[in-house]
Amino acid sequence: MTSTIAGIKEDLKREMQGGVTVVVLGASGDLATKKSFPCLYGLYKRDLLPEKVHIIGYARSKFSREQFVKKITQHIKTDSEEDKKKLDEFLKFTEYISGAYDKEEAFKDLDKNISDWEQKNKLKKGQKNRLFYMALPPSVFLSVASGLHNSTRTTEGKNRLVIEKPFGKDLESYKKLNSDLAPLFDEKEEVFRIDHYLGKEMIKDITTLRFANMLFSPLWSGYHIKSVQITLKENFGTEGRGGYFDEYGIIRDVMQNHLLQLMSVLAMERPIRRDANAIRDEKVKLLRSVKPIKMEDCLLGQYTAANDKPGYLDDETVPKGSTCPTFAALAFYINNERWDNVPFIMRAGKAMETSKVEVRIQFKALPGILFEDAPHNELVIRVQPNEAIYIKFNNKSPGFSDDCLLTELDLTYKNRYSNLQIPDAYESLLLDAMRGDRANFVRDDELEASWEIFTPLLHRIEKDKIVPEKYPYGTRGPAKLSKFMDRYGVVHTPHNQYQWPIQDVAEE
Ligand SMILES: NC(=O)C1=CN([C@@H]2O[C@H](COP(=O)(O)OP(=O)(O)OC[C@H]3O[C@@H](n4cnc5c(N)ncnc54)[C@H](OP(=O)(O)O)[C@@H]3O)[C@@H](O)[C@H]2O)C=CC1
Ligand SMILES: O=C1O[C@H](COP(=O)(O)O)[C@@H](O)[C@H](O)[C@H]1O
Repeated sequence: MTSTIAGIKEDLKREMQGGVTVVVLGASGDLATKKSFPCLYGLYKRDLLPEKVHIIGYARSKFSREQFVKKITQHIKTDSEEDKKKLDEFLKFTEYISGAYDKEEAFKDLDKNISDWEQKNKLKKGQKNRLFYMALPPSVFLSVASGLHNSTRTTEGKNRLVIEKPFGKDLESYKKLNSDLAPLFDEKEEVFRIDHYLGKEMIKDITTLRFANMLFSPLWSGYHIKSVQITLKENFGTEGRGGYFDEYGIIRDVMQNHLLQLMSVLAMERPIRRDANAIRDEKVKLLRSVKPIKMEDCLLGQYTAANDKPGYLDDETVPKGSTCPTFAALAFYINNERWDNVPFIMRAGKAMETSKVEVRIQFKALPGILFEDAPHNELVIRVQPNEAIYIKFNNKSPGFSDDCLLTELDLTYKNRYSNLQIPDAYESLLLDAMRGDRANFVRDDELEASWEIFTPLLHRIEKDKIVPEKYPYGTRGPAKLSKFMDRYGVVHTPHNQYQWPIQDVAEE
């Protein structure tokens, strides 16, 4: 796999040979509307789809052509006449089919529609590729995969099945889902389990940051690092998704998948190559070294009404008295030489004071007495919003003073890179699925290892009916959070010692 634009186009040509039908199943839903169609349009706009392309939205809902077009274009921005022209072209090869998820006839009709298009457009063997994107609730994954397998897969090109999370609810259900899917689509060639965090620019950058800089390699271990925080905050509640969310909770929603993936890239050993299997081998090794989480290393929360916003339990789709956590803080320990005794503290929450995703690597205190009160160094990777990497470090205060001043080396992307165009994570992953690059898709053994870490804790929470601590909508989480963080030695730099991003030196 190559990663220059020319190389990417070559990969795409080799894999798809200039032809593909993409079927978005669950086309009437939230994900399809907000991400799948806008990202397919984004790829078309950047000339990153095969020359002969056909896009089908498939779901049970009945839509007229106008309703469908309105739905899928509502999140597409067209800033120029050129964009509008591109969108019109895109819509010409994009259509909607209403059909069931559990009827063979419906999948046969879908197959006929695709075959007719292939014939009409004179696609040759090798160009008749089919990418099935399951933007669907997990309850229908299996019946849809089975319908596609029996009636819609091609024998004259490649089949790719892209599956959304969640992949199961615990180790046992994951294994069952996987073994049921295994005879339908081939794990090595056809299955692409998407975790869109692996498509985010800053998460993809971690491998480069760690392994392309001599600067960081020697520091990347418990010899120098005191703690690692991985945080995902959202300043909105489960609004409208309470029904889904209550069955899963925050740990299954974003921690067992997105944040654990982030942690594995951050903590894995150097892969022997940059290809998909070498990277995933290292991630699996790392995940297998993570100790199961203990109940005492877990703090759960649930938001209540505040600041004119409803509480979690006010959502009509949430069962009365639900104890589903909407916030969790978890501390992990990795049982290997590099990370012995270094806490990895993962935090995620809905209805918080802000929205952001970041990694904060806190270094140990300085040895010796020369600058004994100097604050700890920190390396921060801000995944979103406003991508940045910055290092908090100590500098002489500029001017007459020789005080030690906490400041930063700041790589804020929008300040540093001109013509910055960061593709949406889904755009990048859909392209990878077409060009056959699996590095940022989740392998079956990774998932098994990840469920092994989380299942004992999840079962304990459910069996003991642990009641989450309440926190008001729009805050940092439960009041017990500060004490929880203190237990792992996390150091909070007082605000008067540190300003970001601009520092007023005269007032220091
Ligand atoms: N939304 C998001 O931001 C994200 C979602 N995901 C994952 O993507 C997948 C799709 O998510 P999302 O689009 O939010 O889901 P939706 O709830 O919007 O469902 C998608 C479509 O599936 C059909 N559907 C819904 N419920 C059922 C049901 N009980 N039985 C059969 N069909 C049903 C509906 O289409 P119709 O009735 O027309 O057939 C619906 O439009 C999920 O696995 C989710 O976890 C992952 C990351 C982010
Ligand atoms: O998978 C999910 O992710 C989103 C967060 O994704 P982001 O790209 O917006 O950071 C989360 O809101 C949702 O609950 C979860 O299902």
